[in-house]
Amino acid sequence: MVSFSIENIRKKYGQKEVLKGVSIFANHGEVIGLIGTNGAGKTTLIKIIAGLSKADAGTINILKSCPIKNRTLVRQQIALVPQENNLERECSVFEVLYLYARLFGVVEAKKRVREILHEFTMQDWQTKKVEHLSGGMARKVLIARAMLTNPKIILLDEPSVGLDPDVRQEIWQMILQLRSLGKTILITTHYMDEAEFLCDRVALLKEGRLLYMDTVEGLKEHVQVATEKISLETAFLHFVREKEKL
Ligand SMILES: Nc1ncnc2c1ncn2[C@@H]1O[C@H](COP(=O)(O)OP(=O)(O)OP(=O)(O)O)[C@@H](O)[C@H]1O
Repeated sequence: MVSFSIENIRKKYGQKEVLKGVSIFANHGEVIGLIGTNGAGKTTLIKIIAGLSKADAGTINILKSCPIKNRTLVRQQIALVPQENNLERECSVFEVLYLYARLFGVVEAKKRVREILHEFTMQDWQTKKVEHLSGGMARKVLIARAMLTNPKIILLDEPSVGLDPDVRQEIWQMILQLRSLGKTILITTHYMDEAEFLCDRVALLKEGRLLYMDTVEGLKEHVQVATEKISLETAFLHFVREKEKL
């Protein structure tokens, strides 16, 4: 069953068309990877799906609703984990989570914050100020914050960028934890190992166009020559460079 779908999405910034008719869908509980070259339009697309930016054309269905027409429902069912740390620096971890929970009308907000802190074993951090968190800790709090409303769909914009390998693994485990809860997940990433480890299917975007969408294995097989095994990175480069030659 389809969790969300977008069809023929177009978006211009000034004269520049950054999304040129992109269509993708995700089934319930699926983890989709959005990979692509720099400036391909991944963040723009993820913001449109989250309802934070408006497409110029195309249709969006989030749990059978349009995010523009049914803002409230979609706001509670979809959460975006941004690339940047936009947590209030002066607040403690408990305070930022509580603030967000209140903002989103979570019932019994304090109880929910405690539940989330427990779920992600962050109880020891609750009195820590955001400005004293490491990059990895802040990223985890951002993911935990997204879970406060118990959304069905979670969008993660480059969730492990700039983190050391150890913390990356912890973020991956957190994402697997979300997956085990049946969440539909969309991740933008430049890391092919991340896409390979976490994603059921990957969508490959270049200059605002979807080049290919398939399972990681399907994508590799498409490029593979005879029995030679290739990596997702090689498949990615093949697609990106092949189009350049056209
Ligand atoms: N608010 C904006 N105003 C004008 N141009 C923008 C704006 N946001 C993004 N762009 C441009 O749109 C294009 C797509 O940007 P976007 O951030 O969506 O790409 P991306 O695939 O996420 O890139 P990266 O992998 O480098 O993060 C880029 O050329 C970018 O400069």
